[in-house]
Amino acid sequence: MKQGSKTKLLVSVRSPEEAAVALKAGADLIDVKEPSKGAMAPAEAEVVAAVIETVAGAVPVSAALGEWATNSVVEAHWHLQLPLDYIKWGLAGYTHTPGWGEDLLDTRRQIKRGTEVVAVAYADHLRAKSVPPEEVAKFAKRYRYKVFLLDTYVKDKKNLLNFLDADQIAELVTTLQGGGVAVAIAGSLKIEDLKKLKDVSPDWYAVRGAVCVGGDRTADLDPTRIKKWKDALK
Ligand SMILES: O=C[C@H](O)COP(=O)(O)O
Repeated sequence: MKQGSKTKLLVSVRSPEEAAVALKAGADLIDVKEPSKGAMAPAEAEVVAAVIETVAGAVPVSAALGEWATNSVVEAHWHLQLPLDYIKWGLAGYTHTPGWGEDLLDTRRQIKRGTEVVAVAYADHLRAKSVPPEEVAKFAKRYRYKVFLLDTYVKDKKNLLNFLDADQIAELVTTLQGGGVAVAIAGSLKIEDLKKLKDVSPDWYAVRGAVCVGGDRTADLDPTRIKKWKDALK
């Protein structure tokens, strides 16, 4: 399937004001996090609640809950009370050892119906000291996760394409979608990267830096940039 035939746009926001901007500019999914604190850094639960109120069901809402740890469900207690469509923990520091994944499944069992846990893989898994993307993908398929997110852990000058090439990403996406898992692709992608990814057809591109003023993920959202992404995905 060619890029754009069904690919939607996820925009990460840090406040209800940004959520309103992203929605107006055409975002298909609003993701809440605190971009200045890392790839998967949570925003305060009050902020997430205010974003949900602003979005008011117009599109689905997801929230980043940090890097997974054994006490993650307790730590996220207030976030988990909220009517979120998707939640996600990164796997930085979670290594690929025999039996890995059991505790992730145990975490998933504790999440209320209606909120889906996203399987998150970092393309720069060596820098994140986490499980390689192809292993997270197998896990997501085997245990019927609804959504898989491919992102980068370290937000520096490198992006997704420094760690995986377009063919590898396409194969990952096709395999997952073939197994009934929807895929979001992120990792400091710029709009120009879509040319290299022309044969990749994820369910969402997930962006922050590329839709902020000056391409800086800690700056304000720029609605013109969001609209350009929407046009590019048409
Ligand atoms: O969920 C996706 C991330 O927020 C993407 O952020 P980024 O485009 O700055 O890498």
